[in-house]
Amino acid sequence: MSDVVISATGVERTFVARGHAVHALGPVDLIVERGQFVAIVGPSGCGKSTLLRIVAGLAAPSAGEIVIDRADGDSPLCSMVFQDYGIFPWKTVLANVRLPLDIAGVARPRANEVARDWLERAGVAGFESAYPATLSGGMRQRVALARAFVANPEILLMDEPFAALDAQLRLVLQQELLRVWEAHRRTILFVTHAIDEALLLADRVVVMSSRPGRILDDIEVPFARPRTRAARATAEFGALEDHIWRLLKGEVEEREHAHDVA
Ligand SMILES: Nc1ncnc2c1ncn2[C@@H]1O[C@H](COP(=O)(O)OP(=O)(O)OP(=O)(O)O)[C@@H](O)[C@H]1O
Repeated sequence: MSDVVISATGVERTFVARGHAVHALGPVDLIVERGQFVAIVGPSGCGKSTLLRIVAGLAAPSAGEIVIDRADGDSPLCSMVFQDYGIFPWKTVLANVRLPLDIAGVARPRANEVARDWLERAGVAGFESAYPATLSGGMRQRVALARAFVANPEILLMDEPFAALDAQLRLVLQQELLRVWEAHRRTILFVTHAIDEALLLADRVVVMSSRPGRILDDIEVPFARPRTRAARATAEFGALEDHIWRLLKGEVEEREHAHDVA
C-alpha cells in the first residue's frame, strides 16, 4: 500500500492584479508519497512558488482540492527554505535554529540541545553565537537547512535553496541535503531551475509548462544513489537531461512566439 502525503486534484490559482485576472497555475494533479524527494522544474513565472505556497497552506487554491495527510499530528505540516535563507539577522545562529522549538514551547535546555545537534549535522557547529551577517552565503543556507529540519515537519518545501550559491558550494550542500534526507526521509518538494540539480537529487522530476503551470511530464529518476560524477556522465543521464531541456525549451519558445504574435 502506498502512503500518500500530498494529494492535489485540479488545483488552480488565479490572481487579480490591477483589475486583471492572471491565471497563474493549473489545473494540477499531483500525488506525492511520504518520504519522496520530488523536484519541480518549469519556466519562470509558471507558478512553482505558488504551488509550494498552496501546499504550505499559505495560499488557497482558486479551484480544486489539496489534501495533506499528516503521519504525526504533533509535527508542523511544512517548513520552507528559500534562496535568500529567510533567517533573522538579529538572532544568533543558535537562536535562529532553535526558533521552531521556541514556538512549540520546548523547554530551553532541550531546545538548545536539539538545535546544537542539527547545527552539527548541517556542518555549522562552533558558530552558535555568531550573527548571520558574519557568515558566508553557504553557512547561512546551512543554518536555514538546520532550522527547517529542527522543526521536524511533515513536508520540507524548498524554493531554489541553492540558486544563490557558487557551483562548488552548491555541490557540497546538495550532498549534505541528500545525506540528511537519507537519514531522516522527510517528504521534500524542491523547486529548481537547474535540470542537473533535479536529476542529481530527486526520486521524481515534475516538469511544468509555462503559465498557467500544468504538469507536462512526471519522471521517475531511474539512477541509483549515490549519483556520482561517473553516473552523471552516462548517456542515460544525458538523455534524460536532454528530454527535460527540450520540454522546457518548447515551452519558453512557444511563449515567446505568443508574445511576438500579440
Ligand atoms: N500575489 C500575487 N499577485 C498577483 N500575481 C501573482 C502573485 N503571486 C504570483 N503572481 C503571479 O503568478 C505567476 C506565478 O508566480 P510564481 O512566483 O508562483 O512563479 P514561479 O514559477 O515560482 O516563478 P520563478 O521561477 O520566476 O520564481 C507569475 O506571473 C506571478 O507574477
